[in-house]
Amino acid sequence: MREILTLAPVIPVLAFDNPDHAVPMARAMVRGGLRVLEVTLRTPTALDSIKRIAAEVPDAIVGAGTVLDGKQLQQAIDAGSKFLVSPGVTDELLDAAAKTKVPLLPGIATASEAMKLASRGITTMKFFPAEQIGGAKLLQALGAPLPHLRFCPTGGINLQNAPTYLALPNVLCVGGSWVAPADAFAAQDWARMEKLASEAASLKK
Ligand SMILES: O=C(O)C(=O)C[C@H](O)[C@H](O)COP(=O)(O)O
Repeated sequence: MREILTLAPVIPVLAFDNPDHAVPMARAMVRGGLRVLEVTLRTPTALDSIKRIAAEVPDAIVGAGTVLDGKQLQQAIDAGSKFLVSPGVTDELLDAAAKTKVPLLPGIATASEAMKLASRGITTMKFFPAEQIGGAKLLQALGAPLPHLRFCPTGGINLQNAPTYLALPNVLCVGGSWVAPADAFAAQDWARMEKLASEAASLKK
């Protein structure tokens, strides 16, 4: 998981209502410099969108977000996901993930949750929902007793507050939906999303 999270400073979190948008959107992100893409399973077309990106955009590394249980984990893998993201963690999810080589990025919000994952051998986690639970200050404080853990903060992050997270030694990259705003989707304005991606890609880790 760490290898994937060090490929770009930002992972776009994408929700597709129309699977026809998946390939042009993924191409816009890759042109902008963001190769690692998280497609959330929140919409019914998500698995189809992942399949299309995996088949048609070879430079993208597409993963599934909002993976909530073992069944979704398997469906996401079958669709071609190269990584899996969950907002939280359950034993069911960890057991299912232990049986596959596709890496899981489970979410945590507290020291106890992080320690539980570390006890299962997972040292790379999503920090969610980052801004709402205490932001970069909380993540920095968690880094003092847990310096061996690495995080991808997600939730409420944008171009303005991303640098504060990226400056922390325990942050590998950040995730966010700001590079894919709803109005740009509605207008199918891929050029605007490419520009948002390229601004995000130029953030320094
Ligand atoms: O869908 C998931 O698996 C999640 O965990 C939630 C997303 O990562 C956040 O909703 C993105 O946050 P925003 O950038 O604030 O929109």
